[in-house]
Amino acid sequence: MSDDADATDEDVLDSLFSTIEARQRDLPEGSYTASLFTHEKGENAVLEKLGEESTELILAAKDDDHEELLHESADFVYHLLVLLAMKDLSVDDLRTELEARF
Ligand SMILES: N=c1c2ncn([C@@H]3O[C@H](COP(=O)(O)OP(=O)(O)OP(=O)(O)O)[C@@H](O)[C@H]3O)c2ncn1[C@@H]1O[C@H](COP(=O)(O)O)[C@@H](O)[C@H]1O
Repeated sequence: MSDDADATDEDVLDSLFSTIEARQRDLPEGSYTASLFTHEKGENAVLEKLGEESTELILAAKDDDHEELLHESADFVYHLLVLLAMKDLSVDDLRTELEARF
């Protein structure tokens, strides 16, 4: 858990997204998240990670490996949130889109 956001009173997705926004703003050294925002490949860095993570997620599902499926799902969701931040979208925008489908 990061120091930037307290998940006690907040949904974990909100806390994670707040941390991602803080990394985007402050670009601290040694932060993997910050490195995605400053990568020489630009947005392709996170897009490539999403491609890799989705492949790993599919392989875990095909293997019926629940632990690995959860691990890869978390990797995918994290990188998806980084992409949303990069595109000036937020986890609330995602929530709104999902709610509109009910
Ligand atoms: N949730 C994540 C998160 N999920 C995945 N990753 C990173 O995403 C990368 C995934 O790439 P790879 O799959 O190639 O890495 P890997 O270690 O080979 O992964 P697997 O093979 O295990 O899937 C790894 O470097 C992970 O550390 C994450 N990095 C950061 N976060 C969150 O972001 C916060 C800020 O982190 P920093 O930016 O590092 O300060 C952290 O507190 C976490 O809450």
